[in-house]
Order: sequence, then structure tokens, then C-alpha cells
Amino acid sequence: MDLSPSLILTACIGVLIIVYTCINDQVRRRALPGPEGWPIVGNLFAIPRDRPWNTYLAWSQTYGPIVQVKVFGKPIVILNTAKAVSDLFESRSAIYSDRPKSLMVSLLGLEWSMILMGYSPVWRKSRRLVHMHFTEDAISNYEHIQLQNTRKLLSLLAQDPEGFVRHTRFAVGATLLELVYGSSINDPEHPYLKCSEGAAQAAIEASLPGNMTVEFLPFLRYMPSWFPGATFKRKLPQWRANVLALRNNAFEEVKAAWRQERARSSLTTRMLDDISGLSGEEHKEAEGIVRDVSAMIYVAGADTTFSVLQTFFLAMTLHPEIQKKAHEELDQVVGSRRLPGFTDRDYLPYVAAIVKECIRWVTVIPLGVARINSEDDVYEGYHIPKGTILMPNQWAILHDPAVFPEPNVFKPERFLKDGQLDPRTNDLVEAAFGFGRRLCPGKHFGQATLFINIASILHVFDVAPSTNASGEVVYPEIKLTSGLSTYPTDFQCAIRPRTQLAEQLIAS
Ligand code: HEM
Repeated sequence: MDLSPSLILTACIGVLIIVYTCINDQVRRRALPGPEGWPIVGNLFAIPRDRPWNTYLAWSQTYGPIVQVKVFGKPIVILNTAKAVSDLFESRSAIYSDRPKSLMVSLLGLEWSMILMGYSPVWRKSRRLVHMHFTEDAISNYEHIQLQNTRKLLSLLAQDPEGFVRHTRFAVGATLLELVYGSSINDPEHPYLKCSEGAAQAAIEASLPGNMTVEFLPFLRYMPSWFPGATFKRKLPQWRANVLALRNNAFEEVKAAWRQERARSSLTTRMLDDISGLSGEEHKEAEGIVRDVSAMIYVAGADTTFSVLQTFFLAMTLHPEIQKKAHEELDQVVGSRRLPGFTDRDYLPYVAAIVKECIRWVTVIPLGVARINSEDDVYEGYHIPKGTILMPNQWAILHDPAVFPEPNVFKPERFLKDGQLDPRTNDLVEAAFGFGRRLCPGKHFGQATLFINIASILHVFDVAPSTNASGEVVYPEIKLTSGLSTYPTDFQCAIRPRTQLAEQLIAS
């Protein structure tokens, strides 16, 4: 065959285009960077069980803002910057709002929990319901419950300051219990509180991706509890019992009382009223959602708020100079003859900045709540296959030195400008509450509860380091728990009324 030069030229250009397209496609769809793993197990042994967010942050300095690890071939992607999280979870929320399916979640019987649920029609209905009752307007209806339980906390702290951890857990749990189910309780050992704490602990330990080997090796669920990787089975029966009790007990009691028209008005009774016009299957489904949403709000709200309040006690113990400034502001705005109220909030910018810094400094849910993408995607040239688990490193975002200079220092001033909350930094702390379509619906209520508790405690108490047997001041070490959420633990502080008037206010 006679090949003309133009034919050869055309063929060469064609081949070049094909080669270019292939190379370009490969470059465009290159795999995400991350630490080298071992055969089969991948990075299993490189992911620390203790506070993995620090390791992920360190890896991001080597591999870039998006880091991939693999465990038994399953990719987990960690997004370490606000930009990456916003680009995916907010701008591409249509494909990044699903949650991973988890064997532990089903072993615990927690599939009903909205926070861990897939992006499904039931989730949408649940979300609409929670949103409706927790808008900025709606939450003003709950202020009396927040105030009453804050006052209970002040009185418990005055009577037994060493028990501050127990009392905070109780007061926050009691606030949510009253709001959701209308139960006003005085017993810190109340079974509803205990099952909520137990269920929260189960979710915290079991639902952080990479934390439980059984997620990657499902046969471990059939092994005896002494078998490596199967020790979770020792705790499983108690965990399951707590989850079941959390879901059903309080709800069934309220429902029975509501049917007999003797229930105290509460979120649950209002939701039951709203669906009472439905019938048959429709009513059954709606009632199930009311039950599950009620339990979810109770448990999600109590544990997170408790954690931030522990951070507050630690920060005040370590920083008397910050506490002094807050005392001065409270004395000036509230005065010594009454306790702070919600109407003082706009006039207490320093206290508001302390609340924000507590939320930032020890980021409660350091690795957010994991997502999976429902479609293949390409981001900044990296291929993210459908079904990849993605975790937003909220700790890294809220400790980014470019945004929060000296990120490990507790400094409320970073949120202030000319003595007022700085609108430029004010909203940055919102990353603690998640992103896009799964953003925390309780963020306004959570921050309001934190404000009233923190303002009230500061108004009447001095929180100081405790002293040892020789009378020397002992500054606590910062020790954090590890799991889906975190908070400072194992520290002591001395909590005393600031003045005699303060003592009277607490007793009043
Ligand atoms: C300081 C307090 C709180 C913090 C730091 C916090 C943080 C978070 C975070 C990080 C998420 C996951 C968001 C995402 O996937 O992007 C979340 C979800 C959620 N939070 Fe909160 N939360 C707090 C308080 C509350 C309160 C008081 C309530 C209840 C009134 C609540 C109810 C929920 C619910 C129902 C979800 C699931 C949302 C969904 O998956 O669609 N949270 N929260």
C-alpha cells in the first residue's frame, strides 16, 4: 500500500491524541496520596487508637491537605482543610451527604440513629422534624428549661465542688430530658440518664472509622471475646441494652401518658400531637420517626454539651487572667444582684468569646461524622471512587495556624475586635458543627446552653487549680479522651463562690 505523507501525518497526530488523552486521564484521575501501607492490612497499624486526628494532621503536612489510608483494601480519606471539606461536603453535597454502612452500628442496634443514618427518605423526614424544632426562633421556647437546670448545676457545684464532672453530666442530661420528654428529675442516677450515657459511650467508642477491626474483618463478630480484634464483644450486650433502653423507655412512658392526656407538654408530645391526624401505616412510620428523633436529640445534645463544659472548667483552671476579665465584664453588665439571663448575651462579648474558644480549643467531634460519596468523583485531579469513606478533620481545621495563630493556646481574644465579637472570625468556629446537608441541627440550642451555663458559673464562682497536701498549687495536665468525641479528663479544680452575694444568688 502506498502511504502518502499526509496520511502518515494524520495517523501520527491521531496516535499522539490517544496517548495524550490516556496520560492526561491518568494524571487527572491519580490516586490520593498517603502513607505507604503493608500488604493486605494496609495502614491498619499506622492509625493510632489514641487521638488519631493528631496523626492525620501530621500526615497532611507531608502528603497535602487530602490524605488517603487503606485498611484491608478499604480507602478512608481524611480532609484536613476547610477548603477541601467545603468543596466536597458543601459545593458537591448532592453526592457527599451519605454515611458509611457500619457493621458496629448494626451490632449495636443503632441503625435508627439519625446522625449515623444513610441519606434516605427517613433521614430527610427526621431532619425536617428536628430542624423545625431547633431554629433560632424555636429555641427561645426552651430558655426556661435551660435556666432552671443551670441553676440546679450552680447549687450542686456549691454543695459538692469536687463532683463537678458528675454534676455537669447530670445538669446537661436533665436539660435535654426535660425538653424532649418533659421529665423533670433530681436524681443523677436516674435510669434514663444512665442509659443515655451508656448509649453515647457505645457510639463514641464504636463508630469512628478505623477504630474497630471488625468493620474490616466481619468474621470477628463470630469469634470469642478473647480473640484479638473481638474484645468489643465483652461490652456489646451492655451497649445494646443501653441503646434499646434509650430508644424506647422514655418514649413509651410519655406516649402512654399522652394517650391518657396526663403527659407534661414536651417536644415528644408536641410531635405526637402533630401526627395524630394520620392513620394506618403512615401513622406507624411517623410515630417511629418521632420516637427515634426524640432519643437522638437527647443523646446527641447531652454528650457534646457536657464535653465542651469540661473544656471550660479546664481552661478556667489554667487561665485565671482570662477568668478575671470575664468576671469584670459580668460585674459591669449583670451586676451582683442577679444571675445572667439570655437577654445579656449580646452585652457579654468576652463571655461569648470564651464559649467559642472552648468549642474550638478542644474540638468535640475531632474527625466529624464520616460520609461516603454516592458517585465516582474527581477532585483537584484525584480520583475518589464511589463508596469511599471521608472524614473531615475538624480538629485540623480549628487548629489551622493560618486562621487561628498559636492554635494550641486558649485565647478568647482571637474572636474579638475593638471589644466586640469580630464578624470575620466569629463564624469560623462553626466548623465544629459540621457541614452542608448534615450540619448539626442543634448548633443554636447547643451554643445557647453553653452560654447560659458558662456565664452563670463565671458570675458566681471562681474556678482555680486545686492544691496538694503541702498547700502547693497543682496545675492540671491536659489529658483528652479518644473516640468519635473528645473532652478533657482526669483533672481537678477548686470551685468556690466568688462573694457572699454570689452565695446568696446560688441559694435563691
Ligand atoms: C457543642 C455542641 C454540639 C456540637 C459540637 C455538635 C456537633 C455535631 C457534628 C460535628 C455533627 C455532624 C455534622 C456533619 O456530619 O457534618 C452533628 C450532627 C448532629 N447533631 Fe450536633 N453538636 C452539638 C450539639 C447538638 C445538640 C444540642 C443537638 C440536639 C438538639 C444536636 C443534634 C445533632 C443531630 C440530630 C445531628 C445529626 C445531623 C444529621 O446527620 O443530619 N447536636 N453535631
